[in-house]
Amino acid sequence: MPVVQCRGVCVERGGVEVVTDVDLVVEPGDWVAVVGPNGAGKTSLLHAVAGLIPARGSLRVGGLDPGAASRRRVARVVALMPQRPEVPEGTTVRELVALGRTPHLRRFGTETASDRDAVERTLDRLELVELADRPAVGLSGGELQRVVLGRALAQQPQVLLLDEPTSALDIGHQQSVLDLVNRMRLQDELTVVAAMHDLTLAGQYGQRVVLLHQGRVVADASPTEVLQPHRLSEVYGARVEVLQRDGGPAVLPLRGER
Ligand SMILES: Nc1ncnc2c1ncn2[C@@H]1O[C@H](COP(=O)(O)OP(=O)(O)OP(=O)(O)O)[C@@H](O)[C@H]1O
Repeated sequence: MPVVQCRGVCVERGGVEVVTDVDLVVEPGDWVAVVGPNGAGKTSLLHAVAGLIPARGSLRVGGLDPGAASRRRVARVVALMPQRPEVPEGTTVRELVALGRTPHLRRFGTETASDRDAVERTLDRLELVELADRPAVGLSGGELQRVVLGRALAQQPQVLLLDEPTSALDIGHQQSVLDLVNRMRLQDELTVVAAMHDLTLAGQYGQRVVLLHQGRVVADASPTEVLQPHRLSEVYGARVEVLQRDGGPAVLPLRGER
């Protein structure tokens, strides 16, 4: 039974259709990388799947219609790591990660030992223990990105939606964060749908790559099938070479005129 099912999904933003007729089926424990040029509709699609913006067509996540079910029910199933996080003034790193527990809290918002455990474990897994008492507003871009991922992981969702999860991370943290998510996928059958600009990382971590162009899915297949130089040139207007490596294809940008 697929955990994410989109059939004919359309999304409008500012009166303009920016996602058109998207079909997307994701099985539990899969990692699907969503790629596409700026403005292709990746964020809009993820936000619709998370139930944060309205969509037409049929959408099911963990059996729920994210546009119709209560926020709390949806948030127990699906967590979104946003591209541009909002950080409440005065919130510490630990408090921000603990916000991920909100949909699980009992009535009257009381934290249990297992909520506190989940937060401490997440801080540890993301190497955030030393930053835990710092105000989140003062963090570097990459530190904040890890904290925001921590908030989504502390939510213990079935489906994790990542919107450019590594854009602010150095190469070491890119790998450690994506490896961590991948371990959680394998251990806990976490399902991952990640919008990614880095096509090499998309191809190495995604079992499937979905290419969006002008709001439509123009390819949905294995990384090797989707990440082909002619296709990337057509859709992105990019000159690239694609190297086949054990971990997946590596997409190498080529400089033009000298
Ligand atoms: N709130 C909004 N009001 C009006 N237009 C919007 C709004 N949000 C997004 N759009 C437009 O919708 C289109 C798709 O945007 P979206 O952010 O989904 O693309 P994206 O593929 O995630 O892009 P990027 O790679 O640049 O992050 C863009 O043309 C964008 O300008």
